[in-house]
Amino acid sequence: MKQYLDLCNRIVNEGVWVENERTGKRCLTVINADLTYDVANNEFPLVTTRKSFWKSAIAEIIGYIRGYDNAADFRALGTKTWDANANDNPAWLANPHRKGKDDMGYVYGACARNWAKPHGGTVDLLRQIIDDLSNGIDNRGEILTFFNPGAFELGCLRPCMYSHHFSLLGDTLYLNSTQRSCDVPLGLNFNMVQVHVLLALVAQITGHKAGQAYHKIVNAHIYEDQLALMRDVQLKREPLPQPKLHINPKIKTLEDLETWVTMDDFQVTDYQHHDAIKYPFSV
Ligand SMILES: Nc1nc(=O)c2c([nH]1)NC[C@@H]1CN(c3ccc(C(=O)N[C@@H](CCC(=O)O)C(=O)O)cc3)CN21
Ligand SMILES: O=c1ccn([C@H]2C[C@H](O)[C@@H](COP(=O)(O)O)O2)c(=O)[nH]1
Repeated sequence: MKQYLDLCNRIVNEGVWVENERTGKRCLTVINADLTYDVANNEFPLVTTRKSFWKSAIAEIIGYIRGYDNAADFRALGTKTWDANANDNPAWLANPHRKGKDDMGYVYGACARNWAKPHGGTVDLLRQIIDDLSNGIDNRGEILTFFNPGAFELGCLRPCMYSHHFSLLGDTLYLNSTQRSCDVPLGLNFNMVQVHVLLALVAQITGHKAGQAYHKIVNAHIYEDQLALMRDVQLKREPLPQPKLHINPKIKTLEDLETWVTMDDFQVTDYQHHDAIKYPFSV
């Protein structure tokens, strides 16, 4: 929590105003932040200075794992977070590749679970990584990437957390996640949870202990219409003790995650938080 608040304060105190053409809004911006999550000790990085909708965050990462490309599938899993990008962005609505209501296009897991090879055929990158790690193999390239420049025009948004690199040291699994662009009041609140959960889940289904997760953020920003709420409300509050995450131990395989897992298989205990804050969302 401290590292989140430190980053928010750093943006407020040292950020530089940058125009953003896609949203038409200015962002107070810093470059480079490195956050670490102690997954080994289950120090769940949930924001306490406002109510965080952690189930929604976990639903997003499960949707990426399943290769979803449709906001309706994300809604069925428990999150509405893709509704606006799928249905309200004028550039995407005018894009001839959009397949209709709720379509997100070729993004995130839809790419990673079905990478087109230049010489024909496809690769299920996540399946390969899970198989390697389950067999104790770390080939120094166990990288789940969603970044596919040749397909940007086929999707509603480029991936923000675009790379998750898994590493084995003995029987302990580590994760380095990289994020190119970060909406700190809204997105990061979810992304911290997602990095923690991704390492915890992949460790669980590949039979390893979870170690640390390292989260690198390149462009970290606060939109102009979010600044007053962050500076004058959220940053005035005192953080509360960190809660714990509990994942159903019956989840043992990638197929379990793909088929029967729901948000009821995740519990958070001892979550004390301040009141919710409704931050504006930029489409
Ligand atoms: N501008 C922007 N910021 C983002 O963080 C973001 C995008 N766009 N587009 C793609 C995804 C969608 N994400 C989202 C979208 C909405 C919320 C949101 O509205 N959160 C509210 C309520 C969540 C709920 O009720 O489930 C929050 O208070 O956290 C969070 C992340 C993260 N990403
Ligand atoms: O997981 C996510 C997904 C998106 N975001 C934020 C970061 C930016 O504010 C927007 C994406 O806009 P770009 O113009 O494509 O950079 O969404 C996030 O923080 N976390």
